[in-house]
Amino acid sequence: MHPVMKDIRLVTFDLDGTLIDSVPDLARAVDAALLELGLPTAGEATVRDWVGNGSLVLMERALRHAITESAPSGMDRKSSHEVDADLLARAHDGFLSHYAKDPASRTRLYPGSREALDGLRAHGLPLALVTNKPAAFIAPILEGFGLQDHFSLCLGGDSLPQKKPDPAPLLHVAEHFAVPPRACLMIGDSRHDIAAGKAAGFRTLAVPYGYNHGEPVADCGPDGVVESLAELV
Ligand SMILES: O=C(O)COP(=O)(O)O
Ligand SMILES: [Mg+2]
Repeated sequence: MHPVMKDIRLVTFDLDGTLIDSVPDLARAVDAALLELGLPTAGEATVRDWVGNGSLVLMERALRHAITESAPSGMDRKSSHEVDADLLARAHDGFLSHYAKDPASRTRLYPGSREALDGLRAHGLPLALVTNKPAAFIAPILEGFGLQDHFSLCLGGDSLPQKKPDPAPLLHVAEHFAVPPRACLMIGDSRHDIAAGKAAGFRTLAVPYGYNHGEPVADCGPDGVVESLAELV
């Protein structure tokens, strides 16, 4: 076991950018929604920097980018960044329906994810999943990888009124399993995971390969960083 696991009795994972590289499918749904609105598409490399705050913020970022791209040159850049609420609602609905049709065909588990989940379960540790992704997508994705039975509790970004970086979802998990936060570990790829973990009183572990808006996640002060989740077990 990795030293960060000492005395840990419950492990909570982030999903996107930590266990799975979901950007190929997210980007396809984002681009399909933009196309329907007659807006320029973004592409996978750009969408990679927008993931981690849930689907509404994802589409807000996509619209800001698309509106700026399609603004006539010389147009005031500030006003071109304002996103109309109706347009955002339509773009978000479009994203949700495209993503629901195909949430996982190009999504991949990162090397080490399965080994870590299997190994931790074999040690008898309860596992939870806390993602900012809408909860409806969690089961279809986990089922696609045969991982649905590994998690005793899964929360999405819309499961509670608050989402990461708010500590509420993590505190909910700790209470659900009646484990004190200091004996819980949060593992994630972004500053929101580490901030939520610290605010909840969890120990925190970061992976450096996910989506953290170009900033090294080690700078957020996690208790540890692992290159691969396989190092956990
Ligand atoms: O923003 C998302 O939709 C996914 O975020 P996650 O990294 O919390 O799984
Ligand atoms: Mg993440």
